[in-house]
Amino acid sequence: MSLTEATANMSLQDDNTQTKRVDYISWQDYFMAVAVLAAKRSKDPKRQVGACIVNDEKRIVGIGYNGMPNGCSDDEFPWGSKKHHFVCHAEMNAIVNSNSVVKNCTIYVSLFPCNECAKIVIQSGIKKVIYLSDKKAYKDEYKASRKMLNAAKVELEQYKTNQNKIEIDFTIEGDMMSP
Ligand SMILES: O=c1ccn([C@H]2C[C@H](O)[C@@H](COP(=O)(O)O)O2)c(=O)[nH]1
Repeated sequence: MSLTEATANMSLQDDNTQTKRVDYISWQDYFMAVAVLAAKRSKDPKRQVGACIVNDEKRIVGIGYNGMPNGCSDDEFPWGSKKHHFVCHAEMNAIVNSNSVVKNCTIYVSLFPCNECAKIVIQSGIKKVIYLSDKKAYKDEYKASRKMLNAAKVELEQYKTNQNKIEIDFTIEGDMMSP
């Protein structure tokens, strides 16, 4: 090895004083957090729902939240009991906004999908639903939804985590000091 090569190799050697971070978030926490963050874009005063579709390479291929259809102003269309005639659900938005194939993907949702969303999930070929809240499970449409998803062999998993909160801080630690 020439002196130049040896010097170049030395400059790439680690000093071994730094090891990798261990408090990074898991993939599941990350994807559910993206769904929950998307929900924060919703204008629905009563319920904000978010969805994040992930392929088997752990790439996000679609994100959505509940909102009025394109061209239907969310200042003009109703947000009371009549919203159900108009609003697009998070799952549907995530699927139709996706930038890649959703077949065989997993969808992370902040609320268990309703019957209408279950139909779209099944027909799109999504193979797994990871859901945060199941608070509407007692309602008929959610019973129907579960029945269809089970019949279509879409895997269902309730999201569990050991960290109930992920904080997003826009001030990056040490940003002002370190190079
Ligand atoms: O699977 C679902 C179910 C519901 N949503 C959205 C649609 C509406 O904006 C609200 C439902 O409001 P309620 O007043 O609780 O009926 O949630 C959804 O995006 N996906």
